[in-house]
Amino acid sequence: MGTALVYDEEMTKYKLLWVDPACKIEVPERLTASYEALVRSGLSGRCVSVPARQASDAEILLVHSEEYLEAVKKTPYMTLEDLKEFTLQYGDVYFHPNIYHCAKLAAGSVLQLVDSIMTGKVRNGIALVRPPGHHSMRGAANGFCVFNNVAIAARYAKQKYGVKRVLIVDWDIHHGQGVQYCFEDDPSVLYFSWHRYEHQKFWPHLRESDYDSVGKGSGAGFNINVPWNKVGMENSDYLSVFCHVLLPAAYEFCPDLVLVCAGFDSAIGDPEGEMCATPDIFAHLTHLLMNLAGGKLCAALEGGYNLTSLAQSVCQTVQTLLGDPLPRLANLRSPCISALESLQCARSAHRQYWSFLKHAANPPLPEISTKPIKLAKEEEEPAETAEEESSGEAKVWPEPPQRSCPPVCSASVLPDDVAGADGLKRLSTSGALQPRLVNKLKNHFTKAADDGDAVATISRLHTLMEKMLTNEIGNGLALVPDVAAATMCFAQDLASDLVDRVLVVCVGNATGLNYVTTDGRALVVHISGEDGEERKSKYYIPVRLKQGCGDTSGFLQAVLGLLLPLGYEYDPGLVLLGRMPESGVGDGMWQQLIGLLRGFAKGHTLVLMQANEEACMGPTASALLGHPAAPLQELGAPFPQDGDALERLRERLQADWKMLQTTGRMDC
Ligand SMILES: NCCCNCCCCCC(=O)CS
Ligand SMILES: [Zn+2]
Repeated sequence: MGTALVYDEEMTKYKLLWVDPACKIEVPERLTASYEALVRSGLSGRCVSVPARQASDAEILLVHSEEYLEAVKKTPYMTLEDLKEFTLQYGDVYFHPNIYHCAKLAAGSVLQLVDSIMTGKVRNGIALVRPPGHHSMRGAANGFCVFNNVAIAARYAKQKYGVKRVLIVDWDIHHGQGVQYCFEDDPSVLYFSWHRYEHQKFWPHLRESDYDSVGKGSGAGFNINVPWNKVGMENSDYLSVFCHVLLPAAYEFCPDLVLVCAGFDSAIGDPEGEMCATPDIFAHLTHLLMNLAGGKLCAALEGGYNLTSLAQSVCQTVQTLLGDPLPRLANLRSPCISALESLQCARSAHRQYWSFLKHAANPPLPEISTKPIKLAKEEEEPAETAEEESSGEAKVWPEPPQRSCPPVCSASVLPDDVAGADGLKRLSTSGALQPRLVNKLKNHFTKAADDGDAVATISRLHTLMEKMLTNEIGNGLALVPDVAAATMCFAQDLASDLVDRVLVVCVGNATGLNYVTTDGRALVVHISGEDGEERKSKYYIPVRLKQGCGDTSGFLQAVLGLLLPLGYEYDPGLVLLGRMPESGVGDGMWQQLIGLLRGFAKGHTLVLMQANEEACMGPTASALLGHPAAPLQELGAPFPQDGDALERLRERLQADWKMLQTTGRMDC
């Protein structure tokens, strides 16, 4: 199933008709720059084009009041003076004779996306729209927004398709207060937003944008705010919040539909956000949401005012929706202290609502000042333009890396063109494997099986990996006589002479995996139901689930809170996933694991399974081919001792692995 793209150039046909420094950046070129970049890159041609349509009154009234709608309806007939007058009653927004028409198209475009996804015409999609929506409220326009496109879409999906739970992820750099107000007492809509806040000194200066606004009444816990109290946040800050706050809550919430307030003013170069996350981060943010709700993801453009980073970010997002391999995120740094404080505050505020946080450390939080904030002088009179305001240095960043299109991946059994001992000889003579290595490999295997098929296995593995690294295939699946032996020998010998770092993930009980690499060429994460060998090296991490790998909520917490951050920090060139016999891991969880691991190493994942596990071949191949994993059933709390042990393990490891940190050193 494909990816829908909704775009209509009619939505470029309104603009600011008078001088207003606060609104100057919201220009029609935002849409044309985004769309033309998709056309130029060939991405628009790979999407299913879905036409825009105007939202009906009834649809707009799902969120807005009649008097507000009636008032906006009058704007097409207003004179310039009337429009200016009309605008004055709202904040940081402007009206135009054609903006009502465009606002109906913007809202209708997102509804068209919801229809295409819910009727199974496409898997996911994006709507390039303006005016944006997430600041508009029931009775008021605000922050360039007229109708709340995404809030209307959430209500529409529930009403028309009986969707039970909607997750709204707002990665725009501003707080979508309109969305928060709409759903704050509604437990069927989980709203997550990060936003530039600077302790309320940044627009829209709302006390309720802070982390302690968790929702009201039965909606308590279903509103997650992560305020950024400093500018300059980077990729590692964003990923940490996804791994340690959003994703665990999202999986526990188990949504039927994911809506994204896809604002790209959170990217580097944007005059509003002043952050430093690069456009390729949106490839990963999108990917990390794509295994929820069976892949039903609907993104709607919100902000984004630097036309270069906006266009690049839109392309990164669309290319991921299409299923292409992700770019590797180079040299992630440790999350900054301010980000860690925000992370810790959000986790603490939600500790009582989410089982994944039940065992989280609970240090006291700093006092939130209740005194009214004193806006800095310039905040009262906006500076001429944001560009002039900043000290003039234009941000520069590297063009996002060219991403390979998905090669045909041999996700079925190994290519059997390299069979038997002669295959290995061919490999060794072809210089692919030095003879000394051949002998080492053979003795690794011979104890596992007789010489013949051990040798065959080795040569097949090597061939598969070579094809992966030349991008001839994306990923692969190998059935081997002895998974533990194959995994270790592959990591130790085959892979490490072909890639600089191999992430080895072992699932299920096994011995002989405590393979110690001091040089860090392999990082082994072993998730099992019994004590792994004890940790001798930074690069061997046994994760023990007392309830075994069949405990999906414990397993998932280990994957989201440990494996993902480790994987991002380690940045492997290849992922090796070994499924030990009788691991007990469920098919759904297994597919989610493969889906998430595909985000590393440009999707180069090699799965090793015991030859007799045919039953698992289908689900594995489907996940390797990029089909969305089946949604997990509602997750209970991880068993107490496991939840507690995982938190303790994370705290122990964070000295070595910075992406595992979740607390700032706040002196309260
Ligand atoms: N009143 C002092 C200047 C504040 N600037 C307001 C900018 C509104 C941004 C809204 C937006 O980007 C939607 S995503
Ligand atoms: Zn914004």
